[in-house]
Amino acid sequence: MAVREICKGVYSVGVIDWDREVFDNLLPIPEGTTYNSYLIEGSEKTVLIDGVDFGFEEEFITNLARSGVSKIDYIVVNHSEQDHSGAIPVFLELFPGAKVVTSEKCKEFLKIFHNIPDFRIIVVGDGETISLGDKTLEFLITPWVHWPDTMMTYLREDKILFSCDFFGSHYATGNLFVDDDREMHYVLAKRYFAGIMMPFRGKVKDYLDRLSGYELEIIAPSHGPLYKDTNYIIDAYTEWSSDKVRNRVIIPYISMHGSTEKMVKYLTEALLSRGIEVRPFNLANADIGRIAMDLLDAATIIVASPTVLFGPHPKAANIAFLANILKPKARLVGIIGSYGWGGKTVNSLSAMIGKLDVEVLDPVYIKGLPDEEAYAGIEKLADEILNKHKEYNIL
Ligand SMILES: Cc1cc2nc3c(=O)[nH]c(=O)nc-3n(C[C@H](O)[C@H](O)[C@H](O)COP(=O)(O)O)c2cc1C
Repeated sequence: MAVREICKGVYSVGVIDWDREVFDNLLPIPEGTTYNSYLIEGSEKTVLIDGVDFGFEEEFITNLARSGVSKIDYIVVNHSEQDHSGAIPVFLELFPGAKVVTSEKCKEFLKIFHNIPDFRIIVVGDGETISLGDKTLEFLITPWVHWPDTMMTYLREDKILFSCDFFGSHYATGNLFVDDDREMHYVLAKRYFAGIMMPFRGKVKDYLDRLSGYELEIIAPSHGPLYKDTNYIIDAYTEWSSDKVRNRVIIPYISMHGSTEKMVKYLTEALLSRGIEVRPFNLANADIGRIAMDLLDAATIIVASPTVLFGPHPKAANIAFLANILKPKARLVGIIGSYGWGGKTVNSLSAMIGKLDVEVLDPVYIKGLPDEEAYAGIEKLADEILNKHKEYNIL
């Protein structure tokens, strides 16, 4: 990525990872990502905000060389995760006078991940500031979005918030700012929120409240493009972190020989005919990131699985486990599927989603191919979902 000026004395010096397809070996990122790093030149001190991932050291250092900077006093580390801190050891070697500025918790992690010695680290507390001469950095300690170490940095004079992963998106784009690609960006930012921030919705709300006390002209996250229209992403985060659910059912399903699939197809039709949005996801080849995104605001989740070796199909177990840790705001959960001779699929799946604060519907779990009685059971299930959605006032 070229060095680009954001405003006077503030530059983008990070890198674009056009080819990355999966993050954390867990969530697909269909549009790549960026690792954003920012250079701020004050009248007395020069600072770098965050670094880039392992493997991008050369591009990163080249950017710094191109920027013409000869001395960097501090590198602010908002979050120690390796996609931001991977290149920091190389940076510290090349800039021996630079000190890391970070939170107490982040310092702990920088030591265990990179063995950075104490004398290179300055710990800052919540609300503390550092003067760069004509510019001032204020630190906001904001843990748990999404690690215990996360913080944000506010550049007072230019009203720029370096929010790190908060407000991020996995979107490899040459545009420095979100531009006329907002529709595309919105989906990617929502996907990012669902996969990274959804389990911490309470903290997200707290920090949105806190940020409402700051004038924000630019938000500069650590992934994806920056925001000049800061309300756009703040409004989106406000909605995504709210308790509001949509009149929508998502049905992650898997079927080996077609019985469960027939039930899913029937349920899909039954719900559509009742005016309920439905999105079945065939787990054989489903994009887990896309499912996470839909989990964000669906009122109801129906997991559909046959019995395999006395329990749920592993692909269904995987999605139940994922939903349990991502903690979506769904209010209603159901289980449907087919078995041959016996097992504990319903019990096992129910236990896997035990952390979710939901009402659990009666399962429709049948032997073999669905028959008239099974379809009647699905009609009843669709009615129950309809009634609940009416109760929730979302129809
Ligand atoms: C590898 C395998 C293991 C199975 N294990 C069990 C089992 O432990 N208990 C059971 O009731 N049925 C078991 N079955 C039978 C299926 O659950 C049954 O055929 C079901 O109707 C399949 O649903 P589907 O057509 O949606 O795949 C197994 C089937 C397969 C292929």
